[in-house]
Amino acid sequence: MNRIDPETAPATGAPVVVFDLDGTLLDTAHDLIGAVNRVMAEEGLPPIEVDPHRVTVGRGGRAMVAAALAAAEVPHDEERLDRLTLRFVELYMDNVADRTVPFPNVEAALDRLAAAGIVLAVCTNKRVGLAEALFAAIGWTDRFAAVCGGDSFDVRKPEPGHILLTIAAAGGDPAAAVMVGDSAADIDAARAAGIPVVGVTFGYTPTPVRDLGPDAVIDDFADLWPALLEIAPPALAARLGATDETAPIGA
Ligand SMILES: O=C(O)COP(=O)(O)O
Ligand SMILES: [Mg+2]
Repeated sequence: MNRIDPETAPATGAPVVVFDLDGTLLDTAHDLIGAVNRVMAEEGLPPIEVDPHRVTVGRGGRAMVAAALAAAEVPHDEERLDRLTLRFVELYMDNVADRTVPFPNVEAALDRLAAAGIVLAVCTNKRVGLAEALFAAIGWTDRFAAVCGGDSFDVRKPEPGHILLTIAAAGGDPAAAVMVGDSAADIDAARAAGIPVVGVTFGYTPTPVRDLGPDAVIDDFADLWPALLEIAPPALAARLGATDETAPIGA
């Protein structure tokens, strides 16, 4: 599934939509915070609630473990945080898809874009092994031309190279690309890469996504198609416009 070497990726230069994972495609918060809470239980510490910690999810496992320790008013050094983050990853891997579901209308939107001949890719700061295990568990293994994680390259969001290398790995054309994401890392990376970006309002960000400066905002994946038509570079817009441009994407 994962073609992360831009040297060997097919240079098709295809129109491509790149998706963030946590908080954009999949509602992963319950399983992530569940794993944090299993770490807390092992340490004899109290659990955290999904709310208000849901907003921390976009900052990764280490930040979530740190937030849980802070909530328990436990002082922690880097060594303890490293150890507990590793344990978190092990426990998350064991229950990676217990309560994780796609956000509404995601699968219909992906199907419709794929049917229009648009290359789909995932650029996540999640470890790529976790992303692949999660996709296998929910039957998404063949959905994407490339799935690139926070450890796939030497760069990760908000560095623009993470998105650009993901596009290369998928055989996409960065001049015919749009990013879709939920947090500052996604929007900052896309802007730095010169790629238009759609922000979703249902993800994991302490700052409302509208305030992060995306080119378009959607509340539901049913609205992705018209948002893409508005902001996509010409080669991608042409591919979208060549198919039915009036129906909502989830229809
Ligand atoms: O795991 C993280 O750090 C966040 O993951 P995301 O980039 O898919 O939102
Ligand atoms: Mg995210």
